[in-house]
Amino acid sequence: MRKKGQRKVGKKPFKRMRKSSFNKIQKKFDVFHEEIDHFNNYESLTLDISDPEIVSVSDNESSDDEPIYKVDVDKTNHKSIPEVVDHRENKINKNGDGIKEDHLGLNNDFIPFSESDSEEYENNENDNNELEILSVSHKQISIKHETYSRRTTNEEFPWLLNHDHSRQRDISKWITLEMKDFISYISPSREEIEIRNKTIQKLRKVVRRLWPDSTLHVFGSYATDLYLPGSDIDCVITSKTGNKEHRSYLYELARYLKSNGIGKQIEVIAKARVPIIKFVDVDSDLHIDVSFERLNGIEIAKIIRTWLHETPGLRELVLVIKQFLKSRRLNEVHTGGLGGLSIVCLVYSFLHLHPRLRTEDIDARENLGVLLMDFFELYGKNFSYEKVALSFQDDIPTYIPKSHWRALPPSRSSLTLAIQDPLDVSNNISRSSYNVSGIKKAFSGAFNIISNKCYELNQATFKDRVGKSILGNIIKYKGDARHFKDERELVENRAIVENEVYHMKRSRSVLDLEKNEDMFLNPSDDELLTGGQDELSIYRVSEPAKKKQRRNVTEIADIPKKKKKKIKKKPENITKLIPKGAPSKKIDELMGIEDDDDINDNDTIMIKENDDSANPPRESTLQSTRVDAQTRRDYWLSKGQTLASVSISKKNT
Ligand SMILES: Nc1ncnc2c1ncn2[C@@H]1O[C@H](COP(=O)(O)OP(=O)(O)OP(=O)(O)O)[C@@H](O)[C@H]1O
Ligand SMILES: [Mg+2]
Repeated sequence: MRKKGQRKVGKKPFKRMRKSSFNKIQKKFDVFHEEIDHFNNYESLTLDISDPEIVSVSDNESSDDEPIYKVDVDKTNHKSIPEVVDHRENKINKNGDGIKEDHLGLNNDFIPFSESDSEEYENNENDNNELEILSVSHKQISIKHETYSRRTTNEEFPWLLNHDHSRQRDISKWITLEMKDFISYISPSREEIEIRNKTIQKLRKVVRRLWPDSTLHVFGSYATDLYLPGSDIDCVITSKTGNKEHRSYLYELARYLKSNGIGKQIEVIAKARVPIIKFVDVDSDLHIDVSFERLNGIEIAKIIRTWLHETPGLRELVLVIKQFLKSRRLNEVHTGGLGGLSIVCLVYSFLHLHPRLRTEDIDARENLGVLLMDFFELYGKNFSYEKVALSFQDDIPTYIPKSHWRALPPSRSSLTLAIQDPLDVSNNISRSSYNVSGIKKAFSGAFNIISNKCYELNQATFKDRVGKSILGNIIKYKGDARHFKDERELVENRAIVENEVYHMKRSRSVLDLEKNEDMFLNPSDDELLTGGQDELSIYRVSEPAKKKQRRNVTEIADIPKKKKKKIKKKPENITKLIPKGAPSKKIDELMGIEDDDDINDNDTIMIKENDDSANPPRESTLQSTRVDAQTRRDYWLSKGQTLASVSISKKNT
């Protein structure tokens, strides 16, 4: 029940802002970018059809990974990049002539869509070719997109099938609805979940047969429910002896998978920082990654599920952004793209720090379109990759100056992404994503495209709107037709269930350990995975909570009291920032947009001064940096308010 004075969440997506304040804060974007060169399309709604950005991949830092040793690679399913390029050129020759240009529909962000015919990952062996594809000439891209825009069927954006939102007057709602259609389209059916479940059960048996002291755990996107239809399954094998990471065992497993007809396209990557085996499961055609003797993936899966539970909109945004990057082949870490974990961290941090969400001024699920645009604008135009890092220390997402992250290794390029591993402050999880330049340009281009498309559709007659897609201008989906069946409620995701049971049993073991120090905790023990049915059935996948809730860990696992206390602890400053049931006028106060701009430094602390990752400061020593906190605040507010004025001015036209 809504309290008196409390804002009705989700009903009023935008809010007007005083012009004097708006002009003032427009000048303060220092935290996020150095050069004030970003032109906000929302501001004047002029049609920007000549984005001067052309992709040039400048920071070709090599990946951490060392050479790949192949056991057996079935080439038949692999498409090399040159083939892709040729394919594109053929299309240009066939379709390039005499087509009237429609710049708005051309996906003219200069990061082309990948031309792969299926949603399956292509095993790109030549990074240089990947770069070649990104730097394809402007002319080629324009012509290619003419080809793209001429397709009138829903073949590349099939989530439109029977979902026409052209009658929607509010364009931001239109994008939101389209995003929901997309999510529903790509979410797994009962059959798909069952296939994944069977695959992991089979693989666990296989590993047990080969090494009786070992077991297989699942982590990554299957264990977090953030997988796309073509996503791999990430597994880790742990053993009582703890020695399975040795290269002789990697080859032994690879040979076993091959000789027993379990895997094809098997690659052993033995010399990498994290040695792995990659293969395709023969029965399901699913891509499998196997690592060894490392528990951090199992830990982070649990943390991400907690984030999902408490952050409405996180799953939707992550999946759309994953598909967006995948459409451009910018999602593969070995070619400098952004991996799944980095995407989750970026989006979680973005949602957690978004002022209008923090103050419960808008409902994330009802404003997915606006949030997607905010995300693209922040990480495509305004974010200072050179100076700012993302931190999740003490379970709280913050921005910290890169210079304060002592353990961050120096980088050859300043344009790098620095995301602290939520489990290990010394680990930059995005260190291998060397193509930040390409990623940033793709985000920036997407922002331009969508905002222009919104403007165009807002002006268009009903006739011209019918059958149009907004999202289809920035993502595409190729692959077998799907049926809009999100059946996650109907069947258990075993990876999630097993991960919950693992954590629950481990917590109990830790409790027992506290009582009896002689007890031995072996995380590889199958006992941790194979709880009784009663226990398993508790952990069905549930929709994330509608209202923001901080960790409600007791529902999920019996965590020791000490740990519970630590997780629930919230610094005073953060509590101040999120008053319960904050009335909407609080936004002005909290975000410092009063005309007299009288801001109390202690209201918000987002950027930690003297932050030292290796030696985290005590809470009492945390200070807000006046300029940084304020400019950040101003930035976000200007975003919301600019959108508001657009919405209002659109309504008036
Ligand atoms: N740089 C890293 N540092 C620490 N852990 C990592 C890193 N990269 C990947 N991982 C671990 O590996 C897991 C799987 O990574 P992956 O790139 O397959 O992403 P994903 O979340 O499974 O997304 P996708 O659906 O694209 O496969 C992550 O969830 C994380 O636990
Ligand atoms: Mg994965």
